[in-house]
Amino acid sequence: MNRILFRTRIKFCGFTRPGDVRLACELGADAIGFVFARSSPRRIEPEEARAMRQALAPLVDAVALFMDNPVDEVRDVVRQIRPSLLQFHGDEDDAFCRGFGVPYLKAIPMGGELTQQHPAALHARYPGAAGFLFDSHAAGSGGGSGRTFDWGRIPAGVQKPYVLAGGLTSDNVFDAIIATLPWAVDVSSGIESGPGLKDGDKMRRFVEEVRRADCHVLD
Ligand SMILES: O=C(O)c1ccccc1NCC(=O)[C@H](O)[C@H](O)COP(=O)(O)O
Repeated sequence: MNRILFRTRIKFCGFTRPGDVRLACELGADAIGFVFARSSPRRIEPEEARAMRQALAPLVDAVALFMDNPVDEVRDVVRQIRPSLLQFHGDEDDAFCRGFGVPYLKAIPMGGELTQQHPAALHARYPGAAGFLFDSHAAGSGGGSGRTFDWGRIPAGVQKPYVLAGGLTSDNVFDAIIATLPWAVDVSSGIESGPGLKDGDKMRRFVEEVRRADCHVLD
């Protein structure tokens, strides 16, 4: 979805401490991600997520992340956390993703071999998706690796909002936004001092660089 830049939304992902959630909201995050993928070092239990959900400021979205979790687990998180958006990183199909009555983002793996995605095929496979998240992991692997992918591989002509993820930091997010004009950017490792431990200075610098890109006049 090409557009003129106006305000790139910011999702900070993989929180494990309520204090970090509060700070992220104050610094200007639009959405906070909680990881329930079983393979993740940032995985939290629904009970922990509830405490962090309560730390969210008004008008900041809670996003719940999954990767091939059983249906009952997703249902339990939806019931306990009331996220405004779900994000699926695994092999889930459209029927599964929209079966919880909450809008969803489908993560599209852009690493590994089978990465050339045609927009028409994406829309046909996930007609119910609110948008797509292009991430650097390969199919079958988890995100949150801190690795980038070749942004030139994002398919042209995607008709839904898309989120750029994978290896973003305050050093590269300006260029990433100018190159891809995403609806939003998503970052985990690039704002951390260790897995799940967010760093206030890194979050602040990241937000500043996104705003700088939004003020940049496109050629
Ligand atoms: O963050 C994880 O540990 C994770 C594990 C399994 C599936 C998805 C996961 N994270 C997804 C995200 O949205 C990350 O923010 C995204 O992959 C970017 O991560 P990073 O490259 O560390 O900025």
